[in-house]
Amino acid sequence: MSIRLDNISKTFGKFQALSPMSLNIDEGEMIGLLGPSGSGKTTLLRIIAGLEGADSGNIKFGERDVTNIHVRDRHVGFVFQNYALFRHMTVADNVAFGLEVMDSKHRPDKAEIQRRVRHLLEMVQLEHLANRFPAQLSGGQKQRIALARALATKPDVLLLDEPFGALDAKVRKELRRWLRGLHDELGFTSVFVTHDQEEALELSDRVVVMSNGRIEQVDEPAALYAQPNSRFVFDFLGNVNVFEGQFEQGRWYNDQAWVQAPNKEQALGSGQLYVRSHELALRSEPTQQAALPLKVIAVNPIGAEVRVELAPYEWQSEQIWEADLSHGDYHRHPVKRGDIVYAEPQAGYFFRDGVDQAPESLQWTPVQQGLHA
Ligand SMILES: Nc1ncnc2c1ncn2[C@@H]1O[C@H](COP(=O)(O)OP(=O)(O)OP(=O)(O)O)[C@@H](O)[C@H]1O
Repeated sequence: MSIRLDNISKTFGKFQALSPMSLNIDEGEMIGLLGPSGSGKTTLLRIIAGLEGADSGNIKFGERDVTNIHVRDRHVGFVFQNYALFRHMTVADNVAFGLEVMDSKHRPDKAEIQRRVRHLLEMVQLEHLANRFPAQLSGGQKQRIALARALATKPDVLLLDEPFGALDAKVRKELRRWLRGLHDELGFTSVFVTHDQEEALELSDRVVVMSNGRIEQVDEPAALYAQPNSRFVFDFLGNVNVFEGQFEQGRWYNDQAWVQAPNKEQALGSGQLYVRSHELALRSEPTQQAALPLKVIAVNPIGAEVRVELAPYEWQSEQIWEADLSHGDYHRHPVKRGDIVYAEPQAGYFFRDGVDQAPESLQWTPVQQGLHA
């Protein structure tokens, strides 16, 4: 079922929780609403569900205008962070609940309910726990049951509010994969809320980044990561270094440090250069394109890349810098704590002073030069 939000807004008293926004979600898509606390994610989800009314705009599910349709009749399934299972009911009864309370016209008969519950429990791989009570389950198991319960009525749309927020990192990862598999297999449309960048990028077909009740950017994960279009999205996704410089004669200066602008034709000025941690090479000497001295303060080799943490040396930056090196590069030219190295941006994004959106994309011609730190 596709979802179309047109000009939706919401205030609580005088507080504008959502500024007018529009969003189209395709049938079968999985959408992640990503943003910091208070950005309006849950409010938007609740409006889609019909748990909250919007002040303006309208909502369509497929061709059906559901703006004024009660939550009960929207045919959505929900999963919340805190499981919300009924404590006094067994797992099987919890899963059956949505079917049992259907009006008699639509309610399947007892045998059919039992069959469906069995099937759902098989699907979430917990059929052996059918007679347990929620208190006898782990967090991950509870959340699978909550999902089975939400899917029991075969909703067209599944809405999930921080579904894995209360689980530890490993279980979270497993459940994420499993949810994605289920989504693809059953073909419903899903919208989930998270404030975890990794979760949003890993799970979603498209990510909706929100801040202060506004949509900042909507994109596929790879495009979002490669081309954040605002300072907010850069900062929120992380893994970015910011060089603040005064522009003079084709270079940005910051005390002793400088970076050469890649293209003389580009009309640039003073501002901030954003360089992602994997788009930064480390050299033993300044090059023609940059002199950014940094002192190595930590080296973390765990993971797909080696992460090097760096403190600006004889120039000012508000943050610690990070460079991600391939293990191959690192082993060819190892660095250790206390070394002074020179960072060389390979690609970057430039925000002029006072400009928050649509940065200029910069690309430096690769210079053949190894690191001899
Ligand atoms: N019923 C309400 N009455 C008054 N203010 C509310 C109400 N619900 C939400 N808000 C406010 O609206 C803003 C958005 O809240 P919302 O829960 O949508 O944010 P969120 O992005 O989901 O945050 P979190 O990640 O912390 O859950 C917040 O500032 C919140 O305090």
